[in-house]
Amino acid sequence: MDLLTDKNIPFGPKEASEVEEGPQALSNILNLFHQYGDIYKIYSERRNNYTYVISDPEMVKHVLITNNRNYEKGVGIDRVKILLGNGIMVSEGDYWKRQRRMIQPAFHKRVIAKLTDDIAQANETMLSNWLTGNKEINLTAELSSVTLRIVLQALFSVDFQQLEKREGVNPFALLTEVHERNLVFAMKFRALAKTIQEIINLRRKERRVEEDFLSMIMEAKNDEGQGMSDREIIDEMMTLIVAGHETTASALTWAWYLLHKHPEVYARAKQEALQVRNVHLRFHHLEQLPYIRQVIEETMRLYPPGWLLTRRAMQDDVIGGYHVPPKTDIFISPYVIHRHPRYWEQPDLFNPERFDASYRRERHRFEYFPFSGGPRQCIGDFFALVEMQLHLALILRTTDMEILVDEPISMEAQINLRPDKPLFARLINPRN
Ligand code: HEM
Repeated sequence: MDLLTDKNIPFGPKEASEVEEGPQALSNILNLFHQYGDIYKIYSERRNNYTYVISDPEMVKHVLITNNRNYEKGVGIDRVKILLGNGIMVSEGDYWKRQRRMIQPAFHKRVIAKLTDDIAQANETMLSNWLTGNKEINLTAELSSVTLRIVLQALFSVDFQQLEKREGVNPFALLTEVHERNLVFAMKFRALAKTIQEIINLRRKERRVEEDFLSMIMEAKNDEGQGMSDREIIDEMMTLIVAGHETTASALTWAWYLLHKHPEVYARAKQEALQVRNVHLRFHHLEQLPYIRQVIEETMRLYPPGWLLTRRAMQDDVIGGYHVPPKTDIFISPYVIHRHPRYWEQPDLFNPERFDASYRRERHRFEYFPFSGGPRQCIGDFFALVEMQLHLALILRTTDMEILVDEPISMEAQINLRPDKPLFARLINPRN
């Protein structure tokens, strides 16, 4: 029986289709959008239920903000849970709210501003390795590794450095070395919980408080004056490690690819970076790099790492005049909306000017939302923007990079949207 037949329900294909997984996921979602428009319904055999795919900013606002209490995280979240336990990416309700409130202060602008030196240093170390030879650089791997180091430094500061010194390797490196995100990976990753527990134990024993995220979270108290349990702290740390580096690495990989494809943009971004050539880059210099910021924003318009947001209705609802029965899955694709022809002129064209203050028209909040929106908006958005802007400025002002790509590059739309093969690069002016 079709539970939806007596109500106003969206159109959609008669045959079942899977749009959240597999190599065809993104093209399926796009094709169906072109066929059915801003809202359509699909039936999933695997899940034995209906999904509404919405691509209208007002409908998105309804789900993510106006009636967000009716929507929990949806398809795919079980797999993320295996990896991240009950961290804020996956938790719900009052528990999520309590955890988010305790973690939020760690992401205050003041705290992020202080990370500038660490971010610059991680990039400079990477650069000096690149500069010591005319080697081919696996850019995808390098970006993954540098963003991982940055987040680990932000979380564990001195303990991360000591751990690496002691073990001779970065114990979290499997995150960048293993590409698949399957159960085997999840098991290995969860084993790192022990490492985090050891750091927590050591800090407690030494009564040591550092200026980093771990200490902020260990010290945080909820409204009743209670702190987090060790298990909770570990889950939140795991969450920040994963959420904090894969997305940023994907966005930067796409940025380099687009800069390579658009030499005029590359030249302008480089010129801007050269204006801060002789200074020790600090937080306040970012204001002087507006074009680089636009490059990043436009990159995430075309290639939003979080290309698919999933929610599940808990109670009946109405979206855009259509009835939403409980348990309906809702898919929202920033990728589709970021290229929606109603909102974007020449939507497939890479044009950072779109984000220039003088060019910018009034936008609906959900025409552009690479970091999602509403209460579940990315907690690390500002961190990521600062990190990416610094990275591009530091590299562009120091060297010229030639990207060696085997065209065509396609998109691999898994949890993250990333290029389907590694990007390689070579410096044009290495030191020797
Ligand atoms: C370019 C970089 C990034 C992008 C594109 C991105 C994107 C997103 C998106 C789209 C969501 C919402 C998912 C949803 O609504 O279902 C999200 C949530 C989240 N992000 Fe990010 N993110 C980035 C960087 C970061 C960084 C650097 C951190 C932390 C260091 C971080 C931590 C988180 C966390 C913890 C959540 C869950 C928040 C909650 O549900 O309360 N992200 N991110």
